[in-house]
Amino acid sequence: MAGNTFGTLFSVNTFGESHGPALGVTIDGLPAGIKFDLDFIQSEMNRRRPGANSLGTTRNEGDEIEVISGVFEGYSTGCPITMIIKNTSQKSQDYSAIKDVFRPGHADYTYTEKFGIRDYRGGGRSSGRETSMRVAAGAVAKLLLKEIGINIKAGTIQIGDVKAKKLDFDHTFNNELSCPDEEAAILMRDKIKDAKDNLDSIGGIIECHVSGMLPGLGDPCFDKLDALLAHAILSIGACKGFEIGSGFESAKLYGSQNNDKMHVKDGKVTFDTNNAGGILGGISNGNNIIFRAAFKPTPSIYKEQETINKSLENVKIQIKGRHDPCIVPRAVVVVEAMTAIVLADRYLVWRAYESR
Ligand SMILES: Cc1cc2nc3c(=O)[nH]c(=O)nc-3n(C[C@H](O)[C@H](O)[C@H](O)COP(=O)(O)O)c2cc1C
Ligand SMILES: C=C(O[C@@H]1CC(C(=O)O)=C[C@@H](OP(=O)(O)O)[C@H]1O)C(=O)O
Repeated sequence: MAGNTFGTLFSVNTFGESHGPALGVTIDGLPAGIKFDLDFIQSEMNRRRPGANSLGTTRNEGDEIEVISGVFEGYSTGCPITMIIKNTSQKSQDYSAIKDVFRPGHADYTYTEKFGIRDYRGGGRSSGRETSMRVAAGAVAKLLLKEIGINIKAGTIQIGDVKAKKLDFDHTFNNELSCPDEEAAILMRDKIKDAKDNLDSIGGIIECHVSGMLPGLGDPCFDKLDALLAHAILSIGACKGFEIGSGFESAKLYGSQNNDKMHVKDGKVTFDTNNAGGILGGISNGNNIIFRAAFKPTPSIYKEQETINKSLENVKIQIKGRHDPCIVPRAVVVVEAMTAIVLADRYLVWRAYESR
């Protein structure tokens, strides 16, 4: 049970390490005949790739997608699709400090406890670099969802204590944080730079909006759509919180305030508000899906820290390596990708077994 596969009818299996020769993904279940827009997939990879701007890690990778299988003359064949990217900017020698010493907040200790062996060249499989292939798979899922009019857009709404005030997701976000509020984005950028200058890191919150939803996706019991989304989003490294619709705020409300009043207008069902976040009883209600994901501050910081080593001695650690002072800007597209994978999967399940 190594937990590298996700999804049922649209299943995604990733492989590869941060400092190995390559990372890859195999997708099974994409129907034949979907136009395989490689430029779009590459543009999604570029939104996450390390080294793209000064807010992220200085590791600089091209993350150029190579398609190995499942595509012929520009269309999916219905057979497994395999894609890879080659690692080109490894500096594994920078990681001697973490060979036998566990970084606080990272997965070094738990991987060693579980497997007894750990690829200490960077984070190995626990590196955020693993999410590159989720983005590739998510881009393919988006190609399928585009055909049925489902659109997914995420943005940064909080860094540290700086919050976006304007939450209109209908316009283009012209900043590297994908923040809907351009003025707040300037303050957020400063917050990340301050953390970096102080040899520290900072966390934040991403909000995701899904429009064009059809009602009926998701199961009424264990595989509730909101539960599957929570699973997918919390499986992203450093994601520590998930809330849908009014989420934790709903605990402060009365039912009369939290219920989304329903009406029929021109023969169509409408909701006055969207406190449900587009899902009722585990099933999409046709309204936009809206959720938020909280990311902790990057664990690898350059300040000296107290920790332990493999011999169970108390030691100090001084991390070198190349790290993101904040994970959020690069995780925005990862959140979209995991959302797309869940929705593509549930759409195929609905189409195969459930549609009336
Ligand atoms: C896109 C992305 C980039 C990340 N960059 C870093 C990084 O540069 N340094 C680091 O220590 N952790 C980084 N992380 C977080 C670690 O991968 C994560 O904290 C680690 O795997 C431990 O898992 P946990 O925080 O979920 O418990 C990144 C995560 C993501 C999703
Ligand atoms: C390389 C990427 O980000 C990395 C995420 C990461 C981590 O520990 O999560 C640590 C750093 O890399 P390394 O594995 O070399 O230590 C980051 O640069 C990437 O996301 O593509």
